[in-house]
Amino acid sequence: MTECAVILAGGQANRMGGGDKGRLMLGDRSLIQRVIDRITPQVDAVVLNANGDLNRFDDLGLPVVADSVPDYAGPLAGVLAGMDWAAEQGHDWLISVAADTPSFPLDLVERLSRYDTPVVLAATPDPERGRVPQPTFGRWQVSLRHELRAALNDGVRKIRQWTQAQGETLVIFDEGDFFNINTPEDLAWAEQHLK
Ligand SMILES: Nc1nc2c(ncn2[C@@H]2O[C@H](COP(=O)(O)OP(=O)(O)OP(=O)(O)O)[C@@H](O)[C@H]2O)c(=O)[nH]1
Repeated sequence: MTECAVILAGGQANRMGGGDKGRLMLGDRSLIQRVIDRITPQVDAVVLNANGDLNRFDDLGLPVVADSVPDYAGPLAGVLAGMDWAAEQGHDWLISVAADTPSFPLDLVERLSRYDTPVVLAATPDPERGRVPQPTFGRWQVSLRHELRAALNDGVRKIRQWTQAQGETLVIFDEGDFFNINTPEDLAWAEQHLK
């Protein structure tokens, strides 16, 4: 059983003022380089998902795939692009991670892989809201790609609208494990607090 990972970098970064959020520097490395460094030891292969001119990522040395669903359909479209690549390469499972989340757990894949439901998503505890899903971090059975394509073609955009219908499992990590960078203020906070 082989497992690969897709790094989701296909968004528009509106709250950051546009551009490639993953290229922002945090300490000595860009956000996306941090994500690559964290996920690579955990899986057999890594693919990057982005939109626009894909050549701009040549320096990262990874295969790059674009969304096949037009008009920025959201992270689910990136998961589908990752699943299609995984299927071509003969992988059975896909791990998804977000390019704007530089310090996710080093045992992410091992913990998500303890469950055998077709979709397993990360979540974090919250004193007020209980479990908060982190739906860009998940483990997806690649054979679900046909159903996911149909759902996206039907206009489904919210990750959990689809994953709940697939019988998802939520795996609870620690508060703060998936701190993500959306705004210049988030980046400033990370510069102060993340090692
Ligand atoms: N493939 C793909 N990924 C997306 C899309 N929109 C967001 N993402 C990814 O999903 C993750 C979470 O994205 P958000 O922070 O919600 O969106 P964003 O575009 O990065 O930023 P905002 O425009 O400020 O919301 C990031 O890894 C994004 O790159 C999309 O349309 N396609």
